[in-house]
Amino acid sequence: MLTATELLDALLERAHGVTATENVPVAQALGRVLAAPQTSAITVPPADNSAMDGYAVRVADVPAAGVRLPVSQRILAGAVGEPLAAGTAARIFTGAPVPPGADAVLMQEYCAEADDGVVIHAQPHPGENIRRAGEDIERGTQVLAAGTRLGAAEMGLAASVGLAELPVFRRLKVACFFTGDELVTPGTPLQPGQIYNSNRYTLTGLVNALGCELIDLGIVPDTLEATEAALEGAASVADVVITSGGVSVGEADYVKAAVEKLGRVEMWKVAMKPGKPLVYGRVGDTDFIGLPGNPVSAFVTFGLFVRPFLLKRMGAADVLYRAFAAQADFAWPKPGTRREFLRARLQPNGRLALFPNQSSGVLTSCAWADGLVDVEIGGTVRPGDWVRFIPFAELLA
Ligand SMILES: Nc1nc2c(c(=O)[nH]1)N[C@H]1C(S)=C(S)[C@@H](COP(=O)(O)OP(=O)(O)OC[C@H]3O[C@@H](n4cnc5c(N)ncnc54)[C@H](O)[C@@H]3O)O[C@H]1N2
Ligand code: MOO
Ligand SMILES: [Mg+2]
Repeated sequence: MLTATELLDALLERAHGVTATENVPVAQALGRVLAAPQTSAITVPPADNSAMDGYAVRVADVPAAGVRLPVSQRILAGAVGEPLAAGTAARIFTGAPVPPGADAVLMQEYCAEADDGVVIHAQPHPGENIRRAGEDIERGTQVLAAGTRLGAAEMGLAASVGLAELPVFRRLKVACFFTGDELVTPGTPLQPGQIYNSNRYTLTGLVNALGCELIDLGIVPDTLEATEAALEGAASVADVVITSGGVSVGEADYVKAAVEKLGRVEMWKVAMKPGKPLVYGRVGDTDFIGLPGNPVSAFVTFGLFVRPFLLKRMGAADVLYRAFAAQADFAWPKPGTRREFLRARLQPNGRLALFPNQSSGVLTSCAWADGLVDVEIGGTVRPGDWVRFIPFAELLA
């Protein structure tokens, strides 16, 4: 059996990023991966500007509080002022360019209007309330690296330097199907022996959240023929095929056999709980990842392995999740023979509580939890211990 670390390393070694690119308008770039570095052709902000509504002055003209200065001009955002005449103040507003000659802006709260002028009730410091040209971005600097996943902040940043379009990698095509004779789609009442196909919703939700192009092939019955046919169809249209169920040792577990018939299985089984029977293989040029059917196992292994794998295939540079140290408010006394990923929630006291039922079948634990506590093989936890905590925010998008 592979360790979880060995499996992740082996998956990332096999994940080759897509190379085809396209240009998209910045407003449509959410979730895409940038294909080339972006450099700013401008300085941001383009000019020294006021951080406050108030009065621009020359510091030398206000040697002490209480000085009265005539107001020589009024500058709104969007306008350009004249050089500031010595011995005068300029009325100025937030975002308006600071006029040449002025070296401080006083908030209007520290000033009082007085016939044709202003009385300054505080002594200004050089540079006060002036946002310098280029303090955010200097012309010619790189603002976004190739491989960046474009979120709201990155889209705003691209727009702030005037970019209208961005080169991005083509979307990765991910086909999913869900094996199990017992599965039915919500909307149909359950017959004896049946359960709802919840993995479809967790896994397609996760694939969509990563910005992949989803091909949802639905439920596949537990026969070798049906599994093979579904796999062949999926592999012919997708870059990556992801399935749930049928990867363990049961008599109705046909997924590995189907992969062996159409391609090859390269890895099977990882020493972790949940998620032991995960399988990786290839069918032609298509990657195949078979996740265990247990709903928690499918959810957790997607976050820990499939997400980094897909991100790397999407061309993303930063694909690994981060773990943080957090203090346990629980005991986990029994050493395990597999590395365990426990569903836990951060409490108002800053410590982690465990969901009481850690069964691989209890999906409620995932909805309740904020993340996973990573307990090494043979490890135990006492209340107050510092543990490795992987927030779901690091795993699920
Ligand atoms: N003798 C052994 N039995 C099992 C072992 C083992 O090592 N030896 N491993 C166990 C572990 S660990 C896991 S995890 C499961 C994985 O099983 P499979 O991947 O083969 O999945 P299935 O048998 O098809 O289903 C398992 C479980 O999950 C339910 N399921 C399946 N698909 C869905 C779905 N789309 N939505 C909701 N629930 C689903 C299914 O009904 C089963 O209850 O094997 C253990 N067995
Ligand atoms: O590896 Mo399984 O997910 O423990 O039930
Ligand atoms: Mg099974």
